[in-house]
Amino acid sequence: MRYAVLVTGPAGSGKTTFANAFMTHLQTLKRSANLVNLDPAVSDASYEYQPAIDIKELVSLEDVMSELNYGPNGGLVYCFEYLLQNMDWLEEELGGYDDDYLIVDCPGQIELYTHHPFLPTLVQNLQRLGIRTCAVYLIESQFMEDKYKFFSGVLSAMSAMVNLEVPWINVMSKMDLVTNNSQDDPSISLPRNGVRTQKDIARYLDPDPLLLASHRGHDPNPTNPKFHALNQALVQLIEEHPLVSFLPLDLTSPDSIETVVSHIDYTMQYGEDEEPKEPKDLDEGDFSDDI
Ligand SMILES: Nc1nc2c(ncn2[C@@H]2O[C@H](COP(=O)(O)OP(=O)(O)OP(=O)(O)O)[C@@H](O)[C@H]2O)c(=O)[nH]1
Repeated sequence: MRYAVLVTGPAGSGKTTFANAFMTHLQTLKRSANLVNLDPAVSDASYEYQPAIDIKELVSLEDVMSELNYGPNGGLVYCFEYLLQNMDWLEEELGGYDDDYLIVDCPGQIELYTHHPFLPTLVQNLQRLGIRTCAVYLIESQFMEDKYKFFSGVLSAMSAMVNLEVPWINVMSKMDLVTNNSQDDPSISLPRNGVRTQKDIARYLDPDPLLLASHRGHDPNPTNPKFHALNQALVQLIEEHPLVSFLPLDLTSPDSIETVVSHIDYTMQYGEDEEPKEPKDLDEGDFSDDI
């Protein structure tokens, strides 16, 4: 069985950094893993590990922009269309990696996850090749500093989940930036928006729609009743469809990485199809009937 983890999320959410840390963690456990780069714009210097498969060997954003005069977003869409037209290239590249965990670093353009058919088509192709696939969706802890930004992140995660239809894990990345200045709990706090205690953070990790149900007087645009009504509608949507919750990821803590990797393994049912290994150094005489 082969496994692919799509590392997805908005620009700058820490996908490449997480992919590197994930590789390191699996290698420490002596597990087999390979990095796949599907971001045609990423700089080679971003990776601590040489990608085993790299979309830039097929098509690079730099070439598309210079040769076809595309801008960065149009160029990225072109690169993905080109990839889908050349799935045989990816299939051939993937053929060389049996029994491996493939960590697939995806681009940060949010439209790729919410609007375009590219990732669903890619997933269908991976599944056709017998590769069990899941997605990890990162948003960064700074989103907790602004509840409106945070809920826009929740909605984009929800939209991407519905669009991709694969087993899914949402991760709140960069939890090391949740700084320590709390009166209530000296271990954890976010300074800028009143998120101070583990309990406050829990309301973001398991999104509490009541964070958004502000009183009219506290809305940034109190004169516009439509804004208030929109918030109420979002509260209702999230209450009725509680699809999104986040695992915290602090890359400075091995336990935190271990927890996220354990969830990925569980979601992928990693290793469940493995045949039990034959014991190597045992003679027949080591097993006796009278035990
Ligand atoms: N403090 C902290 N910074 C991080 C962490 N992860 C990533 N960063 C920083 O955040 C920035 C973006 O990280 P990337 O890993 O390149 O993010 P990305 O999602 O791959 O970015 P795009 O490919 O541009 O979408 C870099 O400056 C990283 O050093 C983290 O866990 N903690």
